[in-house]
Amino acid sequence: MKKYAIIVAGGTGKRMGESLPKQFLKLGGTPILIHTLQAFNIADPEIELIITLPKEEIQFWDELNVWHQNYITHKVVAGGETRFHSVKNALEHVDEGLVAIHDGVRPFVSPDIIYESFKLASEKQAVITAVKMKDSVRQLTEDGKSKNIDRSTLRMVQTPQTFTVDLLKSAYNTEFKNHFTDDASVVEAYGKDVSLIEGDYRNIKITTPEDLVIAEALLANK
Ligand SMILES: Nc1ccn([C@@H]2O[C@H](COP(=O)(O)OP(=O)(O)OP(=O)(O)O)[C@@H](O)[C@H]2O)c(=O)n1
Ligand SMILES: C[C@](O)(CO)[C@H](O)COP(=O)(O)O
Repeated sequence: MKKYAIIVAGGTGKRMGESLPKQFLKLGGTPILIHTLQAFNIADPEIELIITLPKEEIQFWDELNVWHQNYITHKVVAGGETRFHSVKNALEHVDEGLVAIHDGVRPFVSPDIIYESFKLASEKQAVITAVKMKDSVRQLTEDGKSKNIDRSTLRMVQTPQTFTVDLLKSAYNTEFKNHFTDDASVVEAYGKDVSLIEGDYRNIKITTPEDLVIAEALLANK
């Protein structure tokens, strides 16, 4: 069965607060996005890789690949206004089989998770990666107070999120809604349940400046 990975890197990284989009910031001297591309290539070189990028950064990405001698074959697609729109654009370049969607800023995804995600998606159609909460959590209430939530009923969602191509294309054939923060939410709105596999606390999404410090430490201990 054909396998694709859409690596979404079409954002500008506002919460990181750098002028350079965070996917291009260096970890151990190499851009984050190249680490992520390598993770998929090492897990399974047969996976067809598609990267979404801000349109105005495509030439810079080409230059980065030359500079860092990155020869991993991949297709580049212009991203959209939100992550949802970027995935939607990339899905036009996918025809059949299975497709994993992965954040370009999650460079520490393991080969085991990638393998498991595709394997279970071939049986269950919709599989996402998630980890248990480590902290206590509270919900803000309308009276201005807050209440404790049983954390054993909650999961923190990661990527990859892997689906049959037919299902994901059908689910994305809709208008954007604000609660579409990941692919599972789009598939669920289409009426299909998602299955969960165990994620990895190392599979962090690099979002704010302190995540870069953690990422350097994770890289040093890889
Ligand atoms: N229009 C967009 C927005 C986001 N993404 C990608 O989706 C992933 C997860 O999004 P997030 O961490 O929120 O990235 P940004 O949108 O870049 O960050 P911010 O919200 O801080 O601006 C990132 O790899 C990001 O590049 C994308 O492909 N297209
Ligand atoms: C898809 C995701 O990585 C799941 O945690 C996340 O929802 C996308 O990023 P954002 O921080 O919600 O924009």
